[in-house]
Amino acid sequence: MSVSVQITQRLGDFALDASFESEGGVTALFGPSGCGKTSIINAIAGLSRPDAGHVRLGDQVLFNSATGVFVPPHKRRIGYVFQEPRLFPHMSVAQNIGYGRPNQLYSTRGDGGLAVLGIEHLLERYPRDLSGGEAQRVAIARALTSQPKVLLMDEPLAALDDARKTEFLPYLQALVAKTSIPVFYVSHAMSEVAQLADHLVVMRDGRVARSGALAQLLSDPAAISDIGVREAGAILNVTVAQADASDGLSVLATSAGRLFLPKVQAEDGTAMRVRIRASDVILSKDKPDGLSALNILPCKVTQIHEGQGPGVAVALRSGEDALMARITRRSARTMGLTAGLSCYAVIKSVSVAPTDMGGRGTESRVAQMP
Ligand SMILES: Nc1ncnc2c1ncn2[C@@H]1O[C@H](COP(=O)(O)OP(=O)(O)OP(=O)(O)O)[C@@H](O)[C@H]1O
Repeated sequence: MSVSVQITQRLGDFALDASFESEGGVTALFGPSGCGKTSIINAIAGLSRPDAGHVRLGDQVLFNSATGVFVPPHKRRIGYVFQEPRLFPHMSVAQNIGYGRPNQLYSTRGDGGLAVLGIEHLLERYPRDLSGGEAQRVAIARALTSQPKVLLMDEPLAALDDARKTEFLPYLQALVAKTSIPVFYVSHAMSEVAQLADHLVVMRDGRVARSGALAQLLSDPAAISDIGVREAGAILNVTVAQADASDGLSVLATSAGRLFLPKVQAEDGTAMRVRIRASDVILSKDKPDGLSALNILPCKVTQIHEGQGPGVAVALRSGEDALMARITRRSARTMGLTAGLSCYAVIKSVSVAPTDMGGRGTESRVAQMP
């Protein structure tokens, strides 16, 4: 279901002037604290009324200042998941999920919602006996029981520690793979966004700095300044060739060769995404020999983007995927890098964090092993 948002709104001293379209799926709103992500979510939910513009979900107009349409929040069929689970402490999980809608619990159970979220065994417990991750999964189930037309998630992992986040993400991935309703996912963590999103909206100072298909935007060197030099990096589609290579690594097949990366919790044959940060890629014109790095992928330079500082972003094609390297302007000059040049990308195994591996890969592609 396509989504179209175009809103201007003054909130105290803050001016929101945001416009983007998305084809549905998971749309991530990404940007630093205070850039206006929650304000957009609130406008979609109808919790605030923009000064001008429109919000459209498919052919349903939720807000249009020109025609005076403003559908009140309770008629929008929105599922909202906040940073904190906000469960009722005096009610069991089952009661929390079915709260106000006794029949809906069974529909969530019926379509596998509870199983996907891994909470079937928690139904009799009370919120005080749940971990932060479990409570948040219950909160998602509760949001789904109203059979919403859109799911809004405002930093749902923010209150969890890193270990719980890693544990939680596969549930979220399974859920978004299963649901056909559009999901808006607010985050300032690119690792989460890279695993979950189909479409990325990068916000800055109340405006949309970039909007586009996630993989395309993350491999666009011109977008680095908006995404942040530390966060920038392309997504490789990989297939797990050997999840447990017995030395603590997994062997992952890409269309250009094998990668040895920290062990993934997945079955052999699983398609997934791996985010390779641009600053973790070293380039070599010749195939390196006698190097400690295990991962060497043949590439072709597609574009070199010079920014303001001493670094340049080099866009690369690696088999069917895009990669990006951030190197110094000096190195690029010394190497004589130009578009079309063949080279090798070197990626240290330990530089890829477990949180950068996962998410829905492209299932149809057959990875070739060299
Ligand atoms: N009702 C309001 N009145 C005045 N200012 C507001 C109001 N709502 C939001 N703001 C301001 O608008 C700006 C954007 O807030 P918003 O919560 O949308 O940012 P955000 O990107 O979601 O931030 P965070 O990641 O910290 O949650 C902030 O400066 C905030 O103080």
